[in-house]
Amino acid sequence: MDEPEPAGDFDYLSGFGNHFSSEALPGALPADQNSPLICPYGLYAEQISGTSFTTPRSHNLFSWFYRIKPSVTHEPFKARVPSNERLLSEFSQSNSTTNPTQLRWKPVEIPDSPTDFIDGLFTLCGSGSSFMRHGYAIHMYTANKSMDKCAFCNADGDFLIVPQQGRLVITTECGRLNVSPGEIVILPQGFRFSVNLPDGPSRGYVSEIFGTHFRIPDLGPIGANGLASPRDFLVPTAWYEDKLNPGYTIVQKFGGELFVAVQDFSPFNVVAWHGNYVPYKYDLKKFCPYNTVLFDHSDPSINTVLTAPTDKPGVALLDFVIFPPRWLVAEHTFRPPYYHRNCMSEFMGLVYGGYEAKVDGFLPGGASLHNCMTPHGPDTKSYEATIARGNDVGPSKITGTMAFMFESCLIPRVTPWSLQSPFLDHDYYRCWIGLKSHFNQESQVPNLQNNGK
Ligand SMILES: O=C(O)Cc1cc(O)ccc1O
Ligand SMILES: [Fe+2]
Repeated sequence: MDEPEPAGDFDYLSGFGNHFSSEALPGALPADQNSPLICPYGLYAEQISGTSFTTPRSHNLFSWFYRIKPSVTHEPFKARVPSNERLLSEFSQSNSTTNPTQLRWKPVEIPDSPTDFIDGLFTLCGSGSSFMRHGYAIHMYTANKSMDKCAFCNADGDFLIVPQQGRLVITTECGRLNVSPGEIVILPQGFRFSVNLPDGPSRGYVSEIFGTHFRIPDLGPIGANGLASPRDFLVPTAWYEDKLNPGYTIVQKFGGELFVAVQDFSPFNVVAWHGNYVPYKYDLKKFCPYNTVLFDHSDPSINTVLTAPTDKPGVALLDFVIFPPRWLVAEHTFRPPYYHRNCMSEFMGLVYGGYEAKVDGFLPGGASLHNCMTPHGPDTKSYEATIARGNDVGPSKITGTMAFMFESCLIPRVTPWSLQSPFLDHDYYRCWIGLKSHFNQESQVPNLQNNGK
């Protein structure tokens, strides 16, 4: 296990989509312009663009770094050996499979052999292509060792990381983030970052989006407040190391392949920065769910934390939705998720606790995929327990749980190693096989214990 990281060592700025600025030395940010002839302290100015230069201002993302040496100072990129063959950023018939079956995985074991965040990443499913700037990939990671003398840079897309076990201390060019299970972190396309594992063995989920960025959803009739609040998104503050570091490598994921470039200094050499293109974290406990209702069951979109849009209004490339602790209040209503088929595809994970639609088999660190139009819903035990409780249940509170869903309009293909995985639950379908017919054409009153009164 690595040295513990002091929790108090992290300072953050707060807000979503703000134009932030931060300096680790007073006066390091040029006062009146971005690109002075000579920058304060002899720093180099460097811009990172997260959207095209001409993207309308409302969605334009960019930041300026003032750094000791510019990113360009490195030897040529070479293919990384070993590569990571289990990482994909393009999904085609030749490398992945379509599969309409309900799929579920048990928690993948964390290896004993030394594995860092980069080598521990593996793709479960995805759609589209990083080259075409449209699509997404869903990965998981299992790791037990901090990244050593290297930084990762994802040229393909943005990472949304959901740690499930083990804290991540992530050093980025904007500063350092301390991310615990129950929190999420977004590392936008192109940022260099290094992942330390102060708690040792770690596991988590990652969604990667190509060609767009996450937003907090519009709230519509909910009003100005509710769900995720902009001020609860935390952005790091400038932090730098002025270290000669011969043999430091930048590992660049580019078109799903890994390349390395060697340089002789730490890339975390940004003394000051400003901009709205930033890494950030969010504590899911801060989310205020809005689904206490008079009757019936809200669609899960009511619990959207972040959404990555497509060009079609209301159609997400990827929604990040959570099922957090919350009050269930409703009359004559089946409270677990209804049975359904969805034109969107639903990938689910569980950070801790249990999920209301599955009595067993869906475990923290496990995952499920209910693909486009594939039927799913509560397992037999959840259904029967709900019916047995009947109509007279008062308000009840779901506690101690954090499940989530990545939901997309694009149909994911599944990777061969996920289908051949020893953690694939071949018996998943059985959880619904026991659902009995209660149909009685002689009686309109449902023939179910305590039901329909
Ligand atoms: O399938 C799931 O468990 C996720 C889900 C939850 C819910 O409350 C309603 C619809 C839905 O897809
Ligand atoms: Fe669903």
